[in-house]
Amino acid sequence: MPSIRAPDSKQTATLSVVVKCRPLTERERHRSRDIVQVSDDKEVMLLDPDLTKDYLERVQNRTKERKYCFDYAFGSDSINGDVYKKAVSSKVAGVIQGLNATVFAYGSTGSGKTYTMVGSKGDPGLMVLSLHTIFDLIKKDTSSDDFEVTCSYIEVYNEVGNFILVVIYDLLEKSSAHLELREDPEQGIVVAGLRCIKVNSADKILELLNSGNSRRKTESTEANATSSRSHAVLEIIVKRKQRNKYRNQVIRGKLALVDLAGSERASETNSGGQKLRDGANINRSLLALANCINALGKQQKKGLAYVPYRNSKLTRILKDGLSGNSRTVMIATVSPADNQYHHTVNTLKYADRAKEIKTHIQKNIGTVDTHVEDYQRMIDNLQGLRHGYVGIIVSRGFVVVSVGFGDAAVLVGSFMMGESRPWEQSTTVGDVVLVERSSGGLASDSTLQFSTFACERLGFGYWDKIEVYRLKKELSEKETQLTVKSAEKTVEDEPSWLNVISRETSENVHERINIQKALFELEETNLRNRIELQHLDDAIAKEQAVEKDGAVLQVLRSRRQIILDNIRDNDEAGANYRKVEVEANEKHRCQLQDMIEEAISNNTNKTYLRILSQYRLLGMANTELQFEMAMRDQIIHNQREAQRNLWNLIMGLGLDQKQIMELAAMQGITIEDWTATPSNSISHIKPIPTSVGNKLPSCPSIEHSYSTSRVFQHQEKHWNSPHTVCREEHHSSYFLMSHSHSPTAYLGMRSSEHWVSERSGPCFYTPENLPQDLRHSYPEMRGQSKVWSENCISPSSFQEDLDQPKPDFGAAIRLPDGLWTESLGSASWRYHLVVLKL
Ligand SMILES: Nc1ncnc2c1ncn2[C@@H]1O[C@H](COP(=O)(O)OP(=O)(O)OP(=O)(O)O)[C@@H](O)[C@H]1O
Repeated sequence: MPSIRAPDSKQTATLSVVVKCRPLTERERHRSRDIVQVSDDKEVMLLDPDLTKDYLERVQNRTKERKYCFDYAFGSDSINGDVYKKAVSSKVAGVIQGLNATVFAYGSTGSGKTYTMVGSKGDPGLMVLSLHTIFDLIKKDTSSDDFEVTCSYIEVYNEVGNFILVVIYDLLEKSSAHLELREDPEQGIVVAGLRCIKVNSADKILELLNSGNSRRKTESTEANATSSRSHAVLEIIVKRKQRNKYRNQVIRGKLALVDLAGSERASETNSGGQKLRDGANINRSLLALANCINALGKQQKKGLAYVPYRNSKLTRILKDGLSGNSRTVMIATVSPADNQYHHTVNTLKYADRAKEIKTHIQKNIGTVDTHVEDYQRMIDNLQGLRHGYVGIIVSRGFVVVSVGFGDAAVLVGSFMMGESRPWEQSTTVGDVVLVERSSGGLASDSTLQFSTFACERLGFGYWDKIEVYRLKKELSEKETQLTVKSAEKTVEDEPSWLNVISRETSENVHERINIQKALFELEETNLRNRIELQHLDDAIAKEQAVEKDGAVLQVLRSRRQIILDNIRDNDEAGANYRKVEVEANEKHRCQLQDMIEEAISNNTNKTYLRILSQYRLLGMANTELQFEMAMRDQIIHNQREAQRNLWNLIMGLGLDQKQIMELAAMQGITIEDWTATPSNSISHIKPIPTSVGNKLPSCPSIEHSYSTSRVFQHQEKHWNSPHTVCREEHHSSYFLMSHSHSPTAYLGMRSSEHWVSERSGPCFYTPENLPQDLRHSYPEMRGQSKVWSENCISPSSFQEDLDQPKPDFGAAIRLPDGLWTESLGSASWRYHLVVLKL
């Protein structure tokens, strides 16, 4: 039975900071002095490397000696197993309970990061030990739960071409393409196109890990013979499917293990050429990380300082681990050698600041609801389509969403409700996947298996995205043609030049989007700061009226100053983005454009370059769309937070259900279905739109209002049936299910306030048997009928279902302005079909 899940309360955790000092290497032993002393498993004493300092300098505190205290500190005689047991194992154990954990190693080149994370045969590293724990715990688990473990391994590397590109590679692919980062309001930052491999044993992952490590870019530098030139992130996802009385719950825990590249100064590594540039660029990512750590440390003390995650891909990937939903351990690795003093003190300073960082932990519980949420999101994403239609089929818990436009048909996504999506490994929610129509398409049985499909990523489903996709395809086709032609013409450089240009163009567009989002976030942060400032001013004015210079007033004033400082810092950061980042991006864009135009005027691959140019323009249009989406996601996020807080507040009052219902009724608020749900389920509270008035309706009504101008309303006709409403509130639309016992089908068209027409009774339409009045109203539908019947499901198979007993399930989809919906029920909820005309 679908039900609504209670928002799990978030717990705040502090980032756990561990320092690990490696032993002196054989080479160092002859020429360096050990200056790191660890005591009490917590304290680190860093001695002054300069032995020549006299007594006076030392007593006058001019010594460079430093002392720090951390959660744990391990000296040069410790092994990785010690670190794991004390500082990491408990966090890893939480992963199979649905909690996220991140472990990252931070330190200078040659300080022992890779040794700590990967280790050696005799001293296995944290990656290896964590994997063994996960599989051991799964083995020992006595519940009837099913587990699924998947892993991915990426590398973030700075590639230097005409411009510096930070690229992401899949280390589990033999020859990985560049992967892009995407943002999802539910999942956070995701790497699009990343392969997640299902694994059944730690050994299998270790095998993958080894092959991935062999693909990592390493170089020999003065500081380290096998210095990692890239950052590596191993992600293990454990899904636990719980079977209980009420529903299938899917708990999802994620473990991210990060081996960062070393920070070094070029002079010290004796690097030159590519290595030197690598070093400088690795440092840029690490600098961005250090800036985030600084800002996060500051934030805990001060309030809303902006955290510049967007300044690098690395920090965007690590965002969850740094402040989001994760129990995080930072392992700061240091060398004991005296000539490494500066690096060691820098690492220890950052580690010290990181102690202030707080994360907010929450179990990742997914249910049927979560998947409906995914489903809704897809629809939402598709609302930007200006032409065509969306078809959605639900069959015994299997949901398929498809889009038709022009003469193409696209499967947007598909998933089992309460189960993992079948092609989850190749897609993320909201992706548009292209399905080949050839052999079979959708089978008409209840499992709706696709016999063949080919996936192509398209982005988030906006029409412009589809256009970009089409152009991208054209581009790649052109590239293939050019490769052949160039071989004939022996113009060897051209295809690779074109490749580089198109890659850099795409990167430039993404960078622009990223900068705009950063600016938006900065404004959002300052908006909240200004609200607090307003409250503080009010409080100060009130307090001043009572007492002129009391302690409370002083506290308020000093808080006010902090907020003012934050506003100023954030404004400065915004100005810097506009001045430096936007300008650099624009300059880069102009350079690329000039290169393209020059090539066009030289008559080099005119068509290809025109397409590229057009792609760039569309990319800019996409920037706007993505920006709008980011804003919308932010609003959704804020609304959810507000709702969670309100609910917690209500529950904290200790009132019983009846009292809460009465209070809500007095305020004109309907609380949906509070019964028949497991203990951790809640109902949703929705204010009744003003047009309805403050009177509590006498029947279960479903209304929704939101902050934008769009307000949609749908009234369920079957008041008397026992409803369980499954609703995912969403900014612009939502999905609901009801367990009505009578056959239902809804058909509505939105007027200014309500759905004006509604039908009930057994009805099922395909474009072929669409009633005359509907055809008349929606002539465009007929135009799509061919695509419709070929790509969704054959009318005859639906008809078979219609001959069966009438449905016990009804559904409706709430849609934004101008869309219409028709939902169809049939036997035992075998199919539920919704057509959205866009
Ligand atoms: N605990 C340890 N015990 C023995 N040897 C160690 C230990 N830690 C590091 N080493 C050795 O120190 C050297 C440098 O270590 P490692 O490659 O792990 O450094 P790193 O911080 O990953 O460097 P980079 O950033 O350049 O990749 C290696 O030869 C490694 O075997």
